[in-house]
Amino acid sequence: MNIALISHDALKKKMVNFAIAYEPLLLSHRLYATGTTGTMIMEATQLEVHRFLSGPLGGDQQIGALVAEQNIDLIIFFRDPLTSQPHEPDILALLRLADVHDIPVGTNLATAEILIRSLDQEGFIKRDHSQND
Ligand SMILES: O=C(CO)COP(=O)(O)O
Repeated sequence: MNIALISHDALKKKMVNFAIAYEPLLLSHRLYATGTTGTMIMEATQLEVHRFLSGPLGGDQQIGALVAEQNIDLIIFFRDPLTSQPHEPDILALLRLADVHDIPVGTNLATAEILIRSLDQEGFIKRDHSQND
């Protein structure tokens, strides 16, 4: 599956710990991330992450484009609910597209854990990437 990993600064440590904890599971998936989040995950794990621009520079929008093309199956996005972001419109646009295309989004650790553990279970919607590989 194609999984997008994104985190705001205050939650990057949480994202790195999440990636470390679920590294064995994440290893068998294709990972995408915004710039800084992806770099920190790659530094802390053996995971290969396709990194886009940093969020404030357009990374959320780049991932949004993948969502629009139905190339993302799951988004783990640890949003900071306590700090306003200069690129808030980009963030909302990404979440809107996820709803448009019915893509599961985990915006906190508790939800992310439920989603990631359900990946291998029957019933998790697998999208057909064959046309885009
Ligand atoms: O700002 C972000 C998501 O909105 C994350 O971007 P970085 O991973 O580059 O910090």
